[in-house]
Amino acid sequence: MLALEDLRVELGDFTLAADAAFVEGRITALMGASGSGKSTLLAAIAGFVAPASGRIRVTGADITGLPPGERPLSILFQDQNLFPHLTVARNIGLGLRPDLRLSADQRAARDAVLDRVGLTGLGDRLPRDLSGGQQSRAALARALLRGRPWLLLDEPFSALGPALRAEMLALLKETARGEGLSVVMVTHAPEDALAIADETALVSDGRLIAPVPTRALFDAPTPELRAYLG
Ligand SMILES: Nc1ncnc2c1ncn2[C@@H]1O[C@H](COP(=O)(O)OP(=O)(O)OP(=O)(O)O)[C@@H](O)[C@H]1O
Repeated sequence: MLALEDLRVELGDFTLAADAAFVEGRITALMGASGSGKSTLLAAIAGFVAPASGRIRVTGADITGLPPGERPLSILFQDQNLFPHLTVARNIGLGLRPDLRLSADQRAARDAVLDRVGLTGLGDRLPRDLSGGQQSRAALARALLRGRPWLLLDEPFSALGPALRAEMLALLKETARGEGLSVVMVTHAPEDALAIADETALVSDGRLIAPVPTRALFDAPTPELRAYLG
């Protein structure tokens, strides 16, 4: 369980309240209008924004004061954060060791993760020599190699065309299931939530509404979902 207990996050004039939990082993979509606070919530969970009050717990452990690197999670952003001057293999290796001094076992783990995301043999390329979809795979690989149990994604594939996006969502789902990852994914697209998310949570009117099963939510939209869908 990733539990947000009476959490309040304040950024300038903006305030977000969250008192809800994400369940382990599930894929949860996080939806809401532009500016509703989805990215702010992920940033608070990841430790980039300190909450004004409240606690964040993962499997009971209070992580509210932990630095980002010590939290049991990885976060993936839309712009993929690949370093342009480093090869794909090195970019991915950064997930294990910032100084890139990988042991033989770590190099083997890195190569295995490259295989798993379909980038076999492309480790020596620079990010600019990969397609957009391959860059997304490389960024996902780096997050996976860190081996953290929670994966937060902030509109990770929104720059991709529909076919590639569907492919990446399928890869994400397969990987999350295969490795027992717990996923929270910000998306604007109802079809993305319906394609892979067990549950969907909405951010509306300055608060997080607890996740509910995605299919049931879209079959009988709540007023907040209706307002979002327009
Ligand atoms: N550094 C900041 N200082 C002050 N206000 C901020 C800051 N960053 C974001 N905000 C405000 O916080 C609110 C929530 O922003 P946030 O980026 O979390 O929304 P979002 O739901 O992720 O939006 P989008 O879907 O457009 O990405 C917005 O009103 C935004 O203007």
